[in-house]
Amino acid sequence: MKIEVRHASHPEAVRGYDTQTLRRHFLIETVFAAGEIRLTYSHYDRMVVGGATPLGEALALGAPKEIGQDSFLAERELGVLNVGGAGHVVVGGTRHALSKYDCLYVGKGAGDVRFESVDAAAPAKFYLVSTPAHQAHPTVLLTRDKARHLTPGEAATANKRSIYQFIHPEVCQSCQLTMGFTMIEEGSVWNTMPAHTHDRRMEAYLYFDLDADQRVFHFMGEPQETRHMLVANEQAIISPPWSIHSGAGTKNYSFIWAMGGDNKSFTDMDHIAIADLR
Ligand SMILES: O=C(O)C(=O)C[C@H](O)C(=O)CO
Ligand SMILES: [Zn+2]
Repeated sequence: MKIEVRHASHPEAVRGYDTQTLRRHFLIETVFAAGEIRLTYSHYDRMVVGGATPLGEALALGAPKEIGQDSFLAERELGVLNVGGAGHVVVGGTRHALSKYDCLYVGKGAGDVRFESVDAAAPAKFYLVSTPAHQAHPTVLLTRDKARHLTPGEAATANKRSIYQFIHPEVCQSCQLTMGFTMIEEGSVWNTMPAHTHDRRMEAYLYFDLDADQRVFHFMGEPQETRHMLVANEQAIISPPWSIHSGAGTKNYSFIWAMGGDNKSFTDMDHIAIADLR
């Protein structure tokens, strides 16, 4: 298991970052490595983002020094969303079957976590997001049909999409973690435009279901100092609380969003009029 620490950047410093520096701080190029667990520990809200890609053998979620505890879930909660083949997540000895697009909420203190693929030739790809937690909530399997489903956007503005909310106060209890995914319809390319910030919560995105030769232009930065990063399939971005987070694909795609911070209110956003972006 590998873990990489990313420190927080001040918005004034980010104004001067070149392309490589932006990518080094905010892009996670390899989330899923065959037969491995890879984690990134962000100092924004101490969110841990990563991927578990089990092949023939189960992968155990360890507790590296960065976590500061004897077990990963001692003072943390975890969201797992499968973007690959069928698999199982074993939590404290209980097996949960996750197909593609299914989500598992794992509460603080739930025990050891292990990841397994049903077929090593079509491995599960478990996307992981974890935030600090100080209360134990039950572990819940959330299949796609259990999600709260919204359909915002219009074809005329190329942002017709489905939002599936899994770890959300109306669906499942959590301490601070919220998580779900958004699927852009064919012919649409934009997510989260008009853009917003929420200085109360940081956010991470995993872009997926994007053709290998296509890219998403991910927009970030202060609303009047925007920057972009070119993002490929199954790459993730860390969005600081003060930053917009919006993307336009060269084709349609999906992405998993996850947030941690002072509230779990999905609609608590400070919108920026398109004409005010710079
Ligand atoms: O398509 C969207 O719009 C989103 O999915 C919005 C993100 O989830 C978000 O930024 C929530 O704060
Ligand atoms: Zn947001």
